[in-house]
Amino acid sequence: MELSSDVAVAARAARAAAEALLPLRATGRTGRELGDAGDAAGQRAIAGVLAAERPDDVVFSEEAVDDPRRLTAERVWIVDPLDGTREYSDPARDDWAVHVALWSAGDLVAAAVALPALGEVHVTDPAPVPTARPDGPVRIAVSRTRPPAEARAVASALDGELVPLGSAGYKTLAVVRGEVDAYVHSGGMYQWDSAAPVAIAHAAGLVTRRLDGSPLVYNAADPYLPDLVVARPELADRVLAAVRAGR
Ligand SMILES: Nc1ncnc2c1ncn2[C@@H]1O[C@H](COP(=O)(O)O)[C@@H](OP(=O)(O)O)[C@H]1O
Ligand SMILES: [Mg+2]
Repeated sequence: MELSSDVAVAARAARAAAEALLPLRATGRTGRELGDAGDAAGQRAIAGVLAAERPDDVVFSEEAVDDPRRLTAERVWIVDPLDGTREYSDPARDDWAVHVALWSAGDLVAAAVALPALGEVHVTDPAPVPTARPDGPVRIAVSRTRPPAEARAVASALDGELVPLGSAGYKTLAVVRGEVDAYVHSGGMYQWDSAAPVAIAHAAGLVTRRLDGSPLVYNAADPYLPDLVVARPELADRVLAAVRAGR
């Protein structure tokens, strides 16, 4: 029997969660009840695939207790089974995602992000190819509920516009997919919110950084990783300079 690659495992786990999440939305549940059911179903689906296919690896998930073995492990899966729970809970919205990333020896080495409402699964290999930027103002994705002051500074410096969207994964993939040109977040977030989408954006040739320009570090002891920038490479210097100037 041929062994599957890590990226194929990531994609299967993300797809399993998507397949659990989509029908749940048609069961009549709404709001908080639907969000909670989605978090649990996504977690079950991903944990099942990883336990079957990578039983020796540690899993670090938003929806599971933090396992201290991850700090000495060689391989750690960083998972958010449902990113954008708020948007998932509104059946009219498409901006939610499933994140599965593999960290190994200091780096993110494979990842998949499902955008189930769009029927898409993106992976690090083969990496997506970003489309050309259309004419018009620079579009900067921000949280619908917590748009940061730094993003307003970037929009004003680049004569751009803010595009409110849910889910860190959806917003990061929106840069990859050409729906927006950059994503700016600050004020709070956790490693699982950005790991898989950042791995894909990086593989696609986009710039991914902390707001101070330093690298995003994963599997650090503290799950908190509160800010990030994802930008098309030709815009990244101007975006980071505008963040600095606005602080
Ligand atoms: N200030 C903050 N503190 C903690 N988590 C935050 C946050 N701002 C955003 N997030 C998390 O980041 C994800 C994307 O948020 P947003 O849609 O507002 O951009 C959401 O993940 P979950 O849906 O997995 O909880 C949300 O909870
Ligand atoms: Mg999340």
